[in-house]
Amino acid sequence: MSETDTLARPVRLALLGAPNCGKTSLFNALTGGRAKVANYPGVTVEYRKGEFSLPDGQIVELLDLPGVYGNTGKSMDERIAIDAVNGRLSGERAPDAIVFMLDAAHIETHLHNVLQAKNYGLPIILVLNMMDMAARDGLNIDIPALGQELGIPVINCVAVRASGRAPLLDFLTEWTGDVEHGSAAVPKSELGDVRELQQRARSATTRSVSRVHQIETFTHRIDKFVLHPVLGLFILLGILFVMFQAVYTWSGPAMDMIESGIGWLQGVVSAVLPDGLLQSLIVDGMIAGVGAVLVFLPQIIILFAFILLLEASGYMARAAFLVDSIMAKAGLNGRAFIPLLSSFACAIPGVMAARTIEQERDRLTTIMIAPLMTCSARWPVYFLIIGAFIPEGRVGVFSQQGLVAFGLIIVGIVFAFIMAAIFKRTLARGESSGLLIELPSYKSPVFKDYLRGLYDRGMIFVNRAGRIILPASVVIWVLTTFPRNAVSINETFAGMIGNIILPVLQPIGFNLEMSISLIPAMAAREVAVSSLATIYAVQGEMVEGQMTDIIASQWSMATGLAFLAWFVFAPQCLSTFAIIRKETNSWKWPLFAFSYLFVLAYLAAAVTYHTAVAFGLG
Ligand SMILES: Nc1nc2c(ncn2[C@@H]2O[C@H](COP(=O)(O)OP(=O)(O)OP(=O)(O)O)[C@@H](O)[C@H]2O)c(=O)[nH]1
Ligand SMILES: [Mg+2]
Repeated sequence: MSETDTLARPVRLALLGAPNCGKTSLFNALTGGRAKVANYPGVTVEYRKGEFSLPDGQIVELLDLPGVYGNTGKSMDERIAIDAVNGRLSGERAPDAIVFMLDAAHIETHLHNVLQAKNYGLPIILVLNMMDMAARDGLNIDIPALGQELGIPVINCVAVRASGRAPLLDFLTEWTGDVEHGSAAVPKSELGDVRELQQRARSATTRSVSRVHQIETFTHRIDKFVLHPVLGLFILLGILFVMFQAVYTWSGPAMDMIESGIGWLQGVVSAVLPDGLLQSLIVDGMIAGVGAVLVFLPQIIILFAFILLLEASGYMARAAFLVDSIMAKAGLNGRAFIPLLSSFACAIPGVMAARTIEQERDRLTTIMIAPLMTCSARWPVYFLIIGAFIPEGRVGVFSQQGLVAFGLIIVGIVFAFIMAAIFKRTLARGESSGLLIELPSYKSPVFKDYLRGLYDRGMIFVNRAGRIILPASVVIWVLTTFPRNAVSINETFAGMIGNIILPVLQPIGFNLEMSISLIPAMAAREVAVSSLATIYAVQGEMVEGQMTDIIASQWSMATGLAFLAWFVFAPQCLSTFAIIRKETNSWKWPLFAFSYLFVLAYLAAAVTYHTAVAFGLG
């Protein structure tokens, strides 16, 4: 590389620090990134690059890294961070300097890690983030004194506020120039083992940190209730319960609006275009298919409004703590909680989040059961079938439909635990470690981040409608419309394909339409819903977006319930298997996951169907 290249490239800084100290918040704020931020450890499991300019116009490249607890890299995500700092990531050059971040409110816990990080042999500064929280808890930190103790510059910061980031930006303006010209100091490395460094860190804090007033912190006061072994579990169940009730009781008006919007659009297109293939393609194929899924957007938004609130407040880490002993009984590693929780949005980030689990066999077990968590793509299926077969009434004050949805989630979780227990005793034997989770302080969500998170979740749902559901609906429309002389669905191409797998699915109560819909659902689970909508629309059964009515009139209750049972396990969605293949670096695990999920789905649907028939619901 020539000297001019070296000069032309921007200074590269690596954001290193313990999990949950606010690295990604700073990264997003500076670079305009939209990476996920949440108030529990282990959110970031990949490295990410971004650029920003300093007040004087200098360009700086910033690396956001997964959190680390030390410098040894015990888990996959920590290794990524350490490799990044050492310049061992393929295709990436090493950073020029380290910005080490610490949560000021918990300064005692991780201070020795800064000392360790000096040994990377790069210029380094310490950013004390969450100074607002430290102030709330009555901590007084003498920053110049701390800098003296550590032998590196220390800067205070509140990553989530522009005014809180200003001191850091001012400092960087000076410092990165020095880094660029090689005149920034590389601190003297620290000798000694972890214990010695901890000792040194302790004496550094004694000299520079004091508590102004020894109050019982806000967090401690709340945790007395929330972490109580019995009361805590009731609070957790209560919260989940309210969440599902809200999903059902608040979504009605918005859904009605979307539904009438879709009906109106179909009406307009039918009026403008002459009867014929083009009109049918647009009205029965595209609008019916996409609309059937989009109508559930309000429910998805309400669901995530709760989940994101719980994540941002710091409650989720408490939930992990509460269920830890139950998870341990199933042989699950305590660290599995967060990956499994992430799988409620989608199994893909969930499978990736399992990187935080150190023991390989525990990571594999977690990956194998992640698809049993109710990902948001299943919701449209649940909403549709529940809407069709479960009356809207109430049991006491609770919405009946909300109860059933809650029940389905619980069945998924229970089976995940059962499967984990089985895997633990067969495939992935060995001891699991319990949960060592640092409980974050409670925080009120950063409003902007919260709204953006909610918007992003909504957009993911809507984008899938455009990217996956629309093309799938067109394909299904073609297959159900041709050949033109077909007099029933049986004679269409879709019917012919569906009839190949129908013999396998008929014994569990599935009909031809359902069999057809399961094939494109491999692309995404909610495509089952859009495909059913298109199939019924082409057959002329649909009247303006009333899918639930069609399903209720065409299927028996037993069939509907069997379909629900199938989707609790749903060996669907190729992307899930693709990510399992990537994260385990083998074909064995995705094939295994597919097979066991298929067997479970089949058995669950069979048992449900035949039980329902026995009760006269066939
Ligand atoms: N009050 C306050 N909250 C902050 C500050 N910085 C970050 N947060 C919050 O702290 C939580 C953790 O922030 P993240 O940016 O996800 O932390 P991270 O270091 O990237 O965490 P990992 O990816 O798990 O390593 C989020 O809820 C943020 O909103 C701050 O300066 N003050
Ligand atoms: Mg992060």
